[in-house]
Amino acid sequence: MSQSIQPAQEQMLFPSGNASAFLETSGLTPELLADVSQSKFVWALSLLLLIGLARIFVSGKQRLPPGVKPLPRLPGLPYAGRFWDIPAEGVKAAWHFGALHKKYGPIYEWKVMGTIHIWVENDKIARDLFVTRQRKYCDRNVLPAAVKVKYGSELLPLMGYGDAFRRYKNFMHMIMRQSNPRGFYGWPVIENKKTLRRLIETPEQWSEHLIVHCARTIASVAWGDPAHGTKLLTMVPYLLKTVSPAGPIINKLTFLQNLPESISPFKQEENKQFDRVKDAFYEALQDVKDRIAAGTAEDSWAKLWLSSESEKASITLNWHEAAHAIGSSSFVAIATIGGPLHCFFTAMCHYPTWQTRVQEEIDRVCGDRLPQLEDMPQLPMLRATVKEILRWRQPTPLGVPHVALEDDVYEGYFIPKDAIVHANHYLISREESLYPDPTEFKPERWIDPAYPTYKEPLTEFPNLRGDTSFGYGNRACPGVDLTQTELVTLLGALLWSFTVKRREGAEGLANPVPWYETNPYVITMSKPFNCEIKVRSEEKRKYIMDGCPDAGYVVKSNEAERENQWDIVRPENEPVHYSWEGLTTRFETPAVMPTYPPGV
Ligand code: HEM
Repeated sequence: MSQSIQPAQEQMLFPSGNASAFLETSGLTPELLADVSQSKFVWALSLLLLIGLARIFVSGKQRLPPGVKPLPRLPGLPYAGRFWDIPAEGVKAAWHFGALHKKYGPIYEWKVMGTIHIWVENDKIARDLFVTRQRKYCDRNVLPAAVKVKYGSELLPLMGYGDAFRRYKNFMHMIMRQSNPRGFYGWPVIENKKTLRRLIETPEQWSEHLIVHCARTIASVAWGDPAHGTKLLTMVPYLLKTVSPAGPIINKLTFLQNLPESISPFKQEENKQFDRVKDAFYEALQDVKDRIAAGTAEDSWAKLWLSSESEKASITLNWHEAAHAIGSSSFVAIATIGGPLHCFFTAMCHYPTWQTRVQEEIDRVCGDRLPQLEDMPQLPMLRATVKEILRWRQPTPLGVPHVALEDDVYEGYFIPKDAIVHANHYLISREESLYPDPTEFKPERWIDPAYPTYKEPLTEFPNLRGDTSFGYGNRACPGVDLTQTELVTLLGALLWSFTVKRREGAEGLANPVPWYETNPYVITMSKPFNCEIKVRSEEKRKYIMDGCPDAGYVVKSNEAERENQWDIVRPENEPVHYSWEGLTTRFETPAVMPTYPPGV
């Protein structure tokens, strides 16, 4: 190869004639020529650098239309911006950007590695941008560790805006509309009973039981069989970490995304994982098809798509798309709903008086049976508990960013196309004017006329519809009704069955209750901890045990029991508490209890 390059170089230096003759007559020595060519290289490199720098500085200076101001911008280096200022961990990022709002106002610009991020502090601005101007702010961003999520992976929550997105989203609304009035085919209530039984049998594994509950429930709703939940559980830790700054290092060192696939471990892993996602979703859909043919398919979203001709006709999804639309709307129902379920345990230990009050309401309305969906109009305190849990500990403290599809001017400030706009849900859920005493868990704020959030009639309000935790505009969460159904029925069942208490005395000292400790990912979950879960009476114990012979365990105890690639096997080093690869790492007693920024 070097032989073929050599003559070409010689030709360039000595365009014609004999080289040595030319050297002799010109007086140029080979050393001098080497110097010249080296300095040429240095000059070319310097020129490139200069052009690059000039572009950075020029692009840094936006040419704004007359009368339009740039947004307040955090100081940083040209292009690289504030690359050193990327906070890693879940809710801590919300505090970090919240502190900066105090200095830079309710909307400011934060540039890092050439990308403009815009941070929004309050509900009004979030609504003005994401709802009133939703068509301008409905794209998603590329994520370095998962470049496919925007285009090509078919995962609805992070899909770029366009025709495919609209069809997926319409499909999602259609299956929700059809299944919500039927209580999601009764699956959440069936799973509640199994979860109660697991909690009686092995209460110390409560956190694990909650995650299993979420997976079994959504797998049943999606494919009519809780067994498919293990597919979701196999994938969720990877997917959640991949889309979080606290995940793979490439999410912070974003320039690594320029590595070609042949040498990029991130791209190779991504391909492997997304092939697995596809296998899981295809397999589950095929299973429903086979069961329909055999006449044994239970009701589910997949069955609806495979057999319904009515609404489906207007939403044309092929097999691949339907498999991913159903699947990608299912894996998001695990950590999101798992978050409030974990928070329930934290809240009940910190606020035992409220637990007693809401139990009195449930006992009065339901007596000796579990609460049903039909009871909900008579259970405003239970609904207030659910609503306040979501406000108090936002499952997605920084929401999901919206990307500007075109240049915009808001209140005289310029927002450029491609800016990534973040609504800080954590701060929005703590706006003092709407939520007095915002750091306190106060479900009464939803049912007492003295509070600004009170709304009548109490048979209907509070509920989760329109709750800001679910985001804004045409990218808002389509899973609100399912979340409402799952949370009110399961928390109702838990409160009817058990009293959750912090440990007391010396045991209490050894097992403190976390306050705002969560996992570090974009969907946060209160850290699990050791507490007492006591069944409220022997009658209730009997009711639960007799009413549900199968507790629905899914985690296998060792590799020898594994039957397929989706089976979940308990890791040897986590014999009691399984943390799902760090999603639910336990709250370990710290040497000193942590302190929090003001207002937390
Ligand atoms: C506590 C429960 C949940 C919370 C707090 C939550 C929150 C969110 C948020 C903040 C967004 C982004 C909204 C935006 O961009 O403005 C979102 C999107 C989404 N959620 Fe949820 N979610 C929850 C449960 C669910 C469930 C149960 C499902 C499905 C069964 C679901 C499916 C989706 C989907 C498909 C999207 C993407 C929508 C789009 O990009 O257009 N979510 N969710």
